[in-house]
Amino acid sequence: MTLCRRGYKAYLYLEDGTLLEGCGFGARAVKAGEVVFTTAMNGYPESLTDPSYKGQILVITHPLVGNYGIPNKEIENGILKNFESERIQIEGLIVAEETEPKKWNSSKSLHDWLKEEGIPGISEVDTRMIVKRVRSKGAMMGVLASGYELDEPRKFLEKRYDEIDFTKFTSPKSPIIHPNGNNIIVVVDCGTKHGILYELYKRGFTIVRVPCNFSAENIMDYMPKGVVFGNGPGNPNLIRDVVKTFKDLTEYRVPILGVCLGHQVATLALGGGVKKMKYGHRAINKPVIDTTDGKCYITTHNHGYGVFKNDIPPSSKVWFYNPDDGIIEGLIHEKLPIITTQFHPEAKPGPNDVTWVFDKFKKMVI
Ligand SMILES: NC(=O)CC[C@H](N)C(=O)O
Repeated sequence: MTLCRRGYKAYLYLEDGTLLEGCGFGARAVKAGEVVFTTAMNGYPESLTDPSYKGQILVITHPLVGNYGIPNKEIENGILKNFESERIQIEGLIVAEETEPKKWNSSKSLHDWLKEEGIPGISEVDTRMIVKRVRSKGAMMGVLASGYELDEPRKFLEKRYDEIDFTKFTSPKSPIIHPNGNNIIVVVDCGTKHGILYELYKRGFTIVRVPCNFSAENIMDYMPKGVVFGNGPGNPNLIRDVVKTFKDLTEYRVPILGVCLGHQVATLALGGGVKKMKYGHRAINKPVIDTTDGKCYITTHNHGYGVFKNDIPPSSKVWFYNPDDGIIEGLIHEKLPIITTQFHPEAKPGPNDVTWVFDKFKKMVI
């Protein structure tokens, strides 16, 4: 291999025994996680800070990553406008080539950002080969060692991704309020992206973010006009208390919007099922069909679990589905004011074609 530009090597081990050597960047560190890939061509500052990636090592399939650097933090009413949370959430980053920024408003390079936040990166590896392996064998655990040799990688793989409740790392410990008028929306925050908060804030709501394990009674104490169950990391089947909260809230008939993990929690609470997909949907150009008018939208996805055709909860209609694999991408309850999307209507990154989902929710609420 040629000399590494940052002066150190990196190694990637996959649980099927694959061992790759590449160049290190970011922090010198060893991290384990589930290896997943996104085909998004841009939006790495948003993706890397998306709390739904907690516990995962991310492969970006776009060949050059870092060209436009990392922006300065912009904050409005406590909501981040160009990052999805306060820190990098991925465990490690895999790219074909990391580059120095060439943009007027970049504050730092991808390399410096990862280094500051203790996250290892590997470059100069064949990302296409890694993705083909994950696509054919299914999601795999992996170990990324940057600046270190990897002698006994298997000792880092004791716990499987699917068995860990990552929401305890991404959910706030106590409520956080973003004041903005009299109409309150409670967001059950298992690691909600700031893009979702911003879409609610823009529509004139005061947002109360509550810890993931808040009870329905405590949520209703805020007298919310509506409740949002946002995105979050890990296996939805492990967070039974959040599912119970959703179920209890249906007794109050309060309008509910579920997004991504929120869609999965709704499915479980309403009597349906959620299973692990072979390698998930992570992209900013996934098609979904709206069953109410037959329109196809191009949407942002980041999920490894999914609602399959046989697991649709009773009393719920399919609102959206993915025409590629039939995964259920949204539900509308037949009697209660509940709507859900598996995709991200706030995009971040991605196309803004479906932000109208928040307008629909606003109409249900006020
Ligand atoms: N973005 C999300 O909310 C992801 C939900 C869940 N952790 C999954 O991987 O399917």
